[in-house]
Amino acid sequence: MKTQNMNRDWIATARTLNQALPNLQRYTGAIVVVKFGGHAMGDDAAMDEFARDIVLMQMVGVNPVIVHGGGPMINEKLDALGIKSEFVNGKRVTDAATVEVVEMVLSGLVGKRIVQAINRQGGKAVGLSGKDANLMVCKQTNPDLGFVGTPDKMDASILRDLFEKGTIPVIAPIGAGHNGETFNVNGDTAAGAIAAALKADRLLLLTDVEGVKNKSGDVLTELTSQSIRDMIADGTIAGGMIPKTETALLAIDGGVRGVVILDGRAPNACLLELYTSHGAGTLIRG
Ligand SMILES: Nc1ncnc2c1ncn2[C@@H]1O[C@H](COP(=O)(O)OP(=O)(O)O)[C@@H](O)[C@H]1O
Ligand SMILES: CC(=O)N[C@@H](CCC(=O)OP(=O)(O)O)C(=O)O
Repeated sequence: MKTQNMNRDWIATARTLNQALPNLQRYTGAIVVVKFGGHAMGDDAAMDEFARDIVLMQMVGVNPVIVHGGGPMINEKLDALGIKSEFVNGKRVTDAATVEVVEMVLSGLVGKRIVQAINRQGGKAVGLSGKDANLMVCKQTNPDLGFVGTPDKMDASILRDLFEKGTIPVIAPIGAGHNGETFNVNGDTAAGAIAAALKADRLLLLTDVEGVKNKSGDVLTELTSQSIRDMIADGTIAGGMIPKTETALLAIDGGVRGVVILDGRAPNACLLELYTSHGAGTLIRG
């Protein structure tokens, strides 16, 4: 049964690659930041498939950067420890006990799982967080949220060093505070700030829907900044899609060339987006 599934995966990948072949040089030398959210992660097989796509991207000349989430995994660990947590406007209210668990789960469990998956597929990944090499220094977002941080000062030089060595950075959304604090940063926010610091060619926000939908439920292939503002104002974009699209707007303002919101659970989502003429998900440009 397992072998059959694996064969099916490879057939799907081969089909994708066949469609992608004419465009494989499209992103040579480009920086592509991929936000891999907790809901997009799936089981070990899905993780391996994601890792294979990232390694393939690198083989055709892309500098990939992974920024991961892990909200569901944090919830599981907090539950096991009997620590209650709640969200306000998509951000977890984070006290001192919670931030310790968030850092352990993201930097330890989730980050290393992704690193190991990429390395098993033949890549060379390293795990780091916003604390490493002053990558993402944060200020407190709002005292009511506790140790939740907003990126304040970015230094992406460590990432450029890693690109030169062919190493794939896998970044946990944990920030250092100016006064030695540890901050919990929303994964989308961190990915947007890192993509802007790198002036990335693409930011891919992997989630659990095919893209941004209009009022009738159709996925929109392309959106402008203005139409996003209108759709937030009239309620078409709601819930978790608000911080995601707001991140996209900030990233574009910060110099990212394009942001795509797409379904990370779909087979070969990143490859299809980058290398086929139809792409995947919703593309947002300035
Ligand atoms: N206009 C919209 N188009 C698509 N999804 C939307 C829209 N408005 C709200 N959503 C919701 O946003 C969710 C994605 O946000 P979220 O659950 O926070 O994602 P993630 O956990 O991947 O970061 C979708 O599953 C969907 O329920
Ligand atoms: C401040 C804040 O809310 N931080 C998030 C960080 C993880 C995250 O963003 O994970 P997903 O991308 O899987 O949702 C949290 O504590 O859940």
